[in-house]
Amino acid sequence: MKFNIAVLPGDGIGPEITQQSVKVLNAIADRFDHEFIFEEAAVGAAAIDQVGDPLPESTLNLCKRSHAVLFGAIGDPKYDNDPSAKVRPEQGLLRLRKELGLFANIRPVKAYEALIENSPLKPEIIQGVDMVIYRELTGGIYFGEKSTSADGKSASDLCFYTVEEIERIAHLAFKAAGERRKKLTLIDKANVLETSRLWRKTVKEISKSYPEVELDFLYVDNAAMQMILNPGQFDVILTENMFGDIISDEASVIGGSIGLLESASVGEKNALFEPIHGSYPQAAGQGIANPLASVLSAAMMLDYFGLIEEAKAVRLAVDVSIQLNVCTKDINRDNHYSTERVGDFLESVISDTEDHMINDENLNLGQMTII
Ligand SMILES: NC(=O)c1ccc[n+]([C@@H]2O[C@H](COP(=O)([O-])OP(=O)(O)OC[C@H]3O[C@@H](n4cnc5c(N)ncnc54)[C@H](O)[C@@H]3O)[C@@H](O)[C@H]2O)c1
Ligand SMILES: CC(C)[C@H](C(=O)O)[C@@H](O)C(=O)O
Ligand SMILES: [Mg+2]
Repeated sequence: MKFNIAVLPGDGIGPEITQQSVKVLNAIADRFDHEFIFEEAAVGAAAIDQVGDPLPESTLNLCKRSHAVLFGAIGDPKYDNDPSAKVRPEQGLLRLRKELGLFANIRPVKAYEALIENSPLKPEIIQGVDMVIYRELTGGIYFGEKSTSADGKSASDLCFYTVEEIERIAHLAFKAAGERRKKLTLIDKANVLETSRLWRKTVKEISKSYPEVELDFLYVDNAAMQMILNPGQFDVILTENMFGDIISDEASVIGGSIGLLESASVGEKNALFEPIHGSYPQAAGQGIANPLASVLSAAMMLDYFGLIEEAKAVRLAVDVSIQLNVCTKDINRDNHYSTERVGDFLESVISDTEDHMINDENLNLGQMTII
């Protein structure tokens, strides 16, 4: 089959990790006889440097006419350290999500058996953890009205949600829960926030259509604690934009590195696949960034295309690299491999039929339900 993929490498480690995913996707295309046509475009600080806009029209148009977008990361310290900057790399990503209507960001989190000792959390706490976070991505405080007073002494960000915005992602999360362990936890702050009360009311109503799914609620402050105390209790988490951003970075500690956490951002017409981490500017160009979050995001893209066997082949290669410790230094502290060597290894596993002596029992090749 033939697919057009827009590649937006972005800033910092974005280009080097994305390059490994393209390598892996090319290996998949060769092995399974597909045609993936990659077209690259600038976004973030790189695009500001080139044309003064973090999301140039040409980049947006490319994304709109492609079957999917492979996104690296954006962000640069020169903007992070300048609160008064009017144009910022992050605006490129936020506008892209909004323009493409990517209302649901799906972030799976699991503890890899072979990495169980890597997490700062105790093995008995993280063993078997397997959850997926459904983060609302185009609403809430990120997109509400913003203002700063003329004297610069006060500022405001409005948190705004409509029932429709809550319903459409809630349906996706309930459906996913129905295909998993049938438990959905809504994380909110309904003891304080009106928007959270609207989430609770709406989600309770929707739950009547999914009687097989057990619904529970957690306040976000308690949820942050439960994520560390007892993450095994979570199956599907549903939450609003900002809580989802924060909770998922916290959850990445379970897997041992944020460099392992993939995501899919989906809407009615478009889909974008991105690691949950940022541009990790300290590591840019050093070959130490973990490419697996990006590669696993590419596997989610293959699931989205309906290429289930192909997605499994990518996940198998990732599992092999983890089991054999062909990993970057965030998870292999003694004898680490460079970003590029990990990509080369994945490519060789996919292209090869060679037996890599892995323990099949530990492989988790489950298909991700994207939409
Ligand atoms: N989706 C995105 O593009 C995205 C997401 C988060 C942050 N950002 C931007 O990235 C910049 C840096 O932000 P930050 O430092 O808060 O977050 P970050 O995710 O870039 O890095 C935080 C830490 O996570 C670890 N890390 C991140 N990616 C890794 C990888 N692939 N391999 C190994 N370790 C990895 C590193 O220890 C790093 O110090 C900022 O400009 C921020 O706005 C962008
Ligand atoms: C860079 C930033 C706008 C972004 C977000 O907050 O959504 C990032 O943290 C993420 O998780 O993708
Ligand atoms: Mg984030």
